[in-house]
Amino acid sequence: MRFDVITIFPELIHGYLREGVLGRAQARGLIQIHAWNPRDFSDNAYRRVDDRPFGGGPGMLMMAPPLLAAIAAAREANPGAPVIYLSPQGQRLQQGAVQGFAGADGLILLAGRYEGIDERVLAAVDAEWSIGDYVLAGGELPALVLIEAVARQLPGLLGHADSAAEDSFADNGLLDCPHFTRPEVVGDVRVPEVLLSGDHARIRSWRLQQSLGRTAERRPDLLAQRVLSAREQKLLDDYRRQDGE
Ligand SMILES: CN(C)c1cccc(CNc2ccc(C(N)=O)cn2)c1
Repeated sequence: MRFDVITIFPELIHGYLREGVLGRAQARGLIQIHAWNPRDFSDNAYRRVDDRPFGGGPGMLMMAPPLLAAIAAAREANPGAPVIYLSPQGQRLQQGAVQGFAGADGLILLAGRYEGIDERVLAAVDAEWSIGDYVLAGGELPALVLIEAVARQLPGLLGHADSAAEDSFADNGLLDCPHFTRPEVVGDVRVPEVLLSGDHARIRSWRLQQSLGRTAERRPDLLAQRVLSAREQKLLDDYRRQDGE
């Protein structure tokens, strides 16, 4: 899957995606990352990409011509890819949309800086998305969040998760269960005995019960969106009874 990012700070994008599982995914050709710098498309000697807002107001805006030229170049290199503008005014990014994006051949992400961009650029944008209700100095971190969330969904990227897909509750609307690794005792806290039992059916039930209980306690809104099977309801009732004791 090819990701093109339009940004005046290409190194912010390449630097982050060079590390870890995403760096390896690039090396394996599972994802391709290309950054386009609007400064390279600026028609003046100072490679200017920002200017003062008409009508006054604080700060600077990104000018339309360099952005439109960069978007056109990205579209040519990544044909068919939707152009997504990351902004606080966008629709809220959730896992459902992430999974939708994972089905695309590519994505073109527009990372704004300053106080935003000239409105006329939006004629060349397919969708506007926000990673949350807060304002950052630029759209590069939101673009990286989107790339990482989508890339994790690509088959073969997280080798282990493919096999354990049915266990990864994070992708099916529940919060994750607690996790433990060596040493078996930390301070005076031991690993729950069930996890040392080797009884994989019992371990799977315990993990599902923990996810259900945690989701009920911390994110009842998530639980409300999910129909529970009779088995899941019983696990949750037992969890609540244990807590009640
Ligand atoms: C109106 N304004 C300040 C602005 C407008 C557009 C882009 C930017 C760049 N900063 C961003 C981008 C996205 C997000 C997000 N929540 O996804 C947060 N900050 C700022």
